Amino acid sequence: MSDVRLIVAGAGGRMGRTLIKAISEARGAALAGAIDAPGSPLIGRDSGELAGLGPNGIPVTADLPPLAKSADGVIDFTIPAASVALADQAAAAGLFHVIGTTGFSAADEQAIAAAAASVAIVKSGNMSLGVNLLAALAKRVAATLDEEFDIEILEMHHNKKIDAPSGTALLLGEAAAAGRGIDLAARSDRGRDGHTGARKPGDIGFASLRGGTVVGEHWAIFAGPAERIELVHKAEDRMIFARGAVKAAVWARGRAPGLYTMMDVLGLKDF
Ligand SMILES: NC(=O)C1=CN([C@@H]2O[C@H](COP(=O)(O)OP(=O)(O)OC[C@H]3O[C@@H](n4cnc5c(N)ncnc54)[C@H](OP(=O)(O)O)[C@@H]3O)[C@@H](O)[C@H]2O)C=CC1
Ligand SMILES: O=C(O)C1=N[C@H](C(=O)O)C[C@H](O)C1
Repeated sequence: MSDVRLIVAGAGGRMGRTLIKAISEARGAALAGAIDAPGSPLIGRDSGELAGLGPNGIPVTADLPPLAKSADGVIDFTIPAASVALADQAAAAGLFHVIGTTGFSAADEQAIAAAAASVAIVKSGNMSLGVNLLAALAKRVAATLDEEFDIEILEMHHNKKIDAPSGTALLLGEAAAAGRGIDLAARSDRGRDGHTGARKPGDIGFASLRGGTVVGEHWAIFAGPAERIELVHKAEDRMIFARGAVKAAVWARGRAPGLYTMMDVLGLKDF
């Protein structure tokens, strides 16, 4: 089969540069375009050079539509407003869309779900195998333990991260809520500060730490009477997310329209 042809959105960012490298190393995938924010000083730069690979002849541009004819899909690690706009443009052009961006509002989520009516979209707050396996485990543990065990999700990231809680923390919270059979939106406790009162039984708590160059660390903690279970994932290199995203792109080619997650890609849905 021919290589799946990919446009990287957010090409100048931490993940974008890692993705260009991951695509260059992947079998079955090829870079078809690189885009970044309109007005970025990186527009016109060679994307291979930005990724530290040497020139690849693919310049960073600002618009998706002119690249669409020579591509099969888009891998997008940008910001929520850009991902929502790209979802519309990718759907109009018939391109599948792999979305790694985090920090979406409810309205953004609806707009992306609407775009998934006409193309395949794979969206996940974390594209790594390890975190998705951790989420499957968190769901099982939550299903096994009752409300005597308080569930807390803790995350730590680098000091440039702009959203909290992280997409992964929310993904783990959703998994635990699904295991316990509760609605996360109604039962999450975020941003404790001041005289909070005692913890409400059954809530799922979130806490975020920021500092240094931490790639991404997550804990799902089940704290019960006189014992505690902690499920932990520590990312050491952004390449784990990039390789997962490329795997999602290969999986998405030719897939029916719909909104999918990495659990679908990795076959962990019924774990
Ligand atoms: N799902 C997962 O596995 C992972 C998800 N992430 C998420 O991915 C996102 C990006 O992270 P990271 O790479 O660290 O962030 P960066 O800030 O390093 O990169 C984001 C890039 O997107 C660019 N951008 C902004 N607006 C547009 C636009 N309209 N069109 C195209 N590009 C645009 C930015 O350009 P400029 O700087 O010029 O504004 C920047 O180059 C975050 O939401 C993060 O949480 C990160 C790692 C793993
Ligand atoms: O912004 C990041 O860096 C990361 N974002 C994702 C998230 O919000 O969970 C995934 C990873 O932890 C790194």
